[in-house]
Amino acid sequence: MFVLGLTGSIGMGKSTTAAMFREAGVPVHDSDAAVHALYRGAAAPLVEAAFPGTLQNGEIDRARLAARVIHDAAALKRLEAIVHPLVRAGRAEFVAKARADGADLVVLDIPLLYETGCESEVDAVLLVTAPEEVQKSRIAARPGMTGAKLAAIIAKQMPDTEKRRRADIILDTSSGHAAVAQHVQDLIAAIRTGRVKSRDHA
Ligand SMILES: CC(C)(COP(=O)(O)OP(=O)(O)OC[C@H]1O[C@@H](n2cnc3c(N)ncnc32)[C@H](O)[C@@H]1O)[C@@H](O)C(=O)NCCC(=O)NCCS
Ligand SMILES: Nc1ncnc2c1ncn2[C@@H]1O[C@H](COP(=O)(O)OP(=O)(O)OP(=O)(O)O)[C@@H](O)[C@H]1O
Repeated sequence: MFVLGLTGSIGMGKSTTAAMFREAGVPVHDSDAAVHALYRGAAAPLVEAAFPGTLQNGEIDRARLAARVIHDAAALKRLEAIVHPLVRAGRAEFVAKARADGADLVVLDIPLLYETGCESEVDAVLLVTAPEEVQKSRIAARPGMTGAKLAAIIAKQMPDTEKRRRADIILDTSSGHAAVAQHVQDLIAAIRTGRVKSRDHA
């Protein structure tokens, strides 16, 4: 089974590209969605213990939590120490299940793939990217997003130029939905016919 990592900085088009793989029948694991689910379940009491007042009506309120961690590096580190191991375990379970089900290809959408050293979990990394102006205008359109919040998130992510240097496959999502969908189809075919090689995991 080929495990394709999908990553890219905020607003570069991970979720949109992941949806295209899903539509093609490829199982996709979404780490951001896994975090959000954990806040409605296993991680809720742990996060409330570390950040009292963030638990509201039985689940972690992400806006309240963001306000506590987004401009406080030490607090974000404490949150990541709670959340990342749980997300990683969930991903491993997802891969094991897909393997047992006989899947030939899965996609792991991991926003912080490089930042958290997850390269060894995947056979190849697909990086979605776009010019900075496109990235910024996409994110500015999101409700609740401010210039300060965006700058704080970008500062915590590895620069796109560095990700480009490391990635196995680069996909520019500013070329539009149809072109990206075609690239996704081509990539799936290339993986299935052995034309994309697994990186050495040394
Ligand atoms: C700070 C939180 C509460 C904000 O929630 P909110 O719903 O507003 O944002 P959302 O989760 O959709 O994330 C928005 C963007 O920021 C990125 N991002 C989230 N956490 C981080 C982080 N620790 N470092 C860098 N980028 C991050 C996401 O990948 C996404 O691109 C939330 O992002 C969070 O719990 N982050 C810590 C867990 C984490 O590291 N998640 C990243 C994927 S495992
Ligand atoms: N191929 C594409 N063509 C045109 N627009 C796109 C394309 N891919 C993404 N977009 C647009 O860019 C925006 C951000 O895309 P998306 O939500 O997929 O990014 P993301 O990388 O998952 O973001 P985040 O890191 O916040 O989760 C969306 O408004 C989406 O419609």
